[in-house]
Amino acid sequence: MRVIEVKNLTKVYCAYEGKSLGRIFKRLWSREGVKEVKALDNVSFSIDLGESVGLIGVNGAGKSTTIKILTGILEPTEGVVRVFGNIPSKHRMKNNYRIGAVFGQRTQLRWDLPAYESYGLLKEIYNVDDKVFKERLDYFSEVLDIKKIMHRPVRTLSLGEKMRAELCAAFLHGPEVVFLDEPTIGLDIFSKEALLHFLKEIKEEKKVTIILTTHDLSDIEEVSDRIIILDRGKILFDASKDEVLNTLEVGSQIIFTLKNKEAVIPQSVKSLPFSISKNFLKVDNVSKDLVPQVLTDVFSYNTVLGVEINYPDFKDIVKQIYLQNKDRGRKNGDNLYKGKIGF
Ligand SMILES: Nc1ncnc2c1ncn2[C@@H]1O[C@H](COP(=O)(O)OP(=O)(O)OP(=O)(O)O)[C@@H](O)[C@H]1O
Repeated sequence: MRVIEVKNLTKVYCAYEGKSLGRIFKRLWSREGVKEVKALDNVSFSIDLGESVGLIGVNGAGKSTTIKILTGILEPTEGVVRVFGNIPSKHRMKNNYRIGAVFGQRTQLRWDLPAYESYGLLKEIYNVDDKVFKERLDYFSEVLDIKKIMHRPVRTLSLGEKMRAELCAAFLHGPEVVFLDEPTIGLDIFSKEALLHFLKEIKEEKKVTIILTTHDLSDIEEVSDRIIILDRGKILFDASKDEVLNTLEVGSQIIFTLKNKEAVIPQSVKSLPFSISKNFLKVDNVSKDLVPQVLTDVFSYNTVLGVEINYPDFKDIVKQIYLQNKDRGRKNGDNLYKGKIGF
């Protein structure tokens, strides 16, 4: 079932230059000093129930703007956006019962109160049945390890504790879709792991649709099944994580430790980026098919003491996909890539 539908979405912000009183009055009848920023430019995608999508991109790519439009905080300038068939900015209340949101730098918990009190408030707002509320709170507080800390005023909690308490708040009303905008920002490795573990569990157990924005690709690797890369308001790439991992567009790196002082470079290596330092021969970007050939050739011409093969990890592959597509995307001036990998 399709839960999110975005068609030709464009968002233009008006940024005002200069803050003097004169300029502010002038703006009442003239557009002088008004600068338009196109944060999203003709973006289209859809998301099905139960999908877990990672939205990535460099600073200013348009990730937060997308999330704000999907949650109804902002209105699109052009295009059609539907969440559960509703227009998010017009049916915010209706949609709020079915969505949850976590913004890494904002909180929906009352600062001076224990999170537990805010949970009670959310229960009333969302009209959650007493028994269901208790069951959910027991489950989330256990998985998020907040049983004790949820009774302390939120202002006394550490960043990681606050974020765990925040996640609990976002899930208590049983949302079907949850938006997370940089939830791991500033978290230490243990808090981050706990949070990602929670998201994975909730995704598998409760089949919640998760839309996650982050700068940390390991978050996406852990939680998301699909990746959308945004760049300057356009979609550069949209494919499943499996497709990303199965492309060995980014080759491996092979490092040979040689006994002979003068390395003999076979033809198969000459066609690849390679470097020699002391008795190490480093060969980069070796495609999956070429690995056996390079190994055989280097071994036949040299006395090899050791070999290290570094396969590209998820981060390398995504980085490469971004770099390969960004220039072509800008030249074409359109959403470049959708559906399958094959640059
Ligand atoms: N309220 C605003 N007024 C004017 N311009 C804005 C406003 N909010 C965002 N922008 C601009 O829109 C573009 C997209 O911003 P957005 O916050 O969506 O990017 P992002 O991908 O979330 O970036 P980051 O990773 O830095 O959080 C940027 O150029 C930003 O400067």
